[in-house]
Amino acid sequence: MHSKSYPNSQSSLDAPAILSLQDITIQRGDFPLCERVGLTLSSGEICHLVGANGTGKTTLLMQLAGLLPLLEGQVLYQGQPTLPVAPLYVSHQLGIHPNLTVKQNLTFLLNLYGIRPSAEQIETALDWVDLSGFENMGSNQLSAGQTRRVTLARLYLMSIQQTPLWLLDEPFTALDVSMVARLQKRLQDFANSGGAVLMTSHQSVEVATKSLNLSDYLPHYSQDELDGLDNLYKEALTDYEDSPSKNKGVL
Ligand SMILES: Nc1ncnc2c1ncn2[C@@H]1O[C@H](COP(=O)(O)OP(=O)(O)OP(=O)(O)O)[C@@H](O)[C@H]1O
Repeated sequence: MHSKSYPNSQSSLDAPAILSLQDITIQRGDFPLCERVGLTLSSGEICHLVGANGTGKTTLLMQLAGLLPLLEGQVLYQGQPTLPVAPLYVSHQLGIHPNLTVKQNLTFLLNLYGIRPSAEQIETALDWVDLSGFENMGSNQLSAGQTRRVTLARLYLMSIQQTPLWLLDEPFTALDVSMVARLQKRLQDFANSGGAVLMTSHQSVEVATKSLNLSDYLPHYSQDELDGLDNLYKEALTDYEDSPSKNKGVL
């Protein structure tokens, strides 16, 4: 995957990048997961975010969506600290409420981005994900792939007028081959219309124009820091061995 070439990259030299990351730290709690991460994502580009499980791909997307703090480094959206409109963030946890119908969930997801869809638009978007006739079905009756299709149906109705940046976490998970192909075509159309996409996937992304591998940005600890961690572990182990019942569950 990492040796893949990206011949379709079409960054514009004039406009500022839609997303620019400079030396940012990806972090959950106190511990940095990745350090000094950099990326430039211009209009027309689709970036495939890769890295081993737990390296921080979801964390980075959540930081960029404003759901987790970004403590170090600089992020610019179209050259500014914030986008005038929020990026579209599609979580791998989907955000589908089981007690709402398919239509109510899709309407809610679109409302978040200022779209008030007509009945016809809902019908067309659901048709795009092969869920025609599911409008009034309870979302708790959907399969995993159908649930993901509901959350992705909004992509059919969203354009760069709503937001130029899509942040997609594992959008292909649970989808069949034909839906993955349809979705890739939609991402390409969005990029061709001037948008930019940053997305994770453990599958290949044929329409990607570049990739960012977070495994290249793992933190490097000095020998002193490693010795410090080692000493902490030894102290905890000694403590446990001295009084195992008191410290049950610590190690
Ligand atoms: N809700 C959470 N609270 C605290 N730590 C978390 C939480 N979710 C994940 N982590 C930790 O943050 C680290 C990064 O997780 P993240 O989900 O960003 O990784 P990822 O690269 O997206 O992994 P995967 O490929 O498995 O989806 C992991 O080591 C994990 O233990």
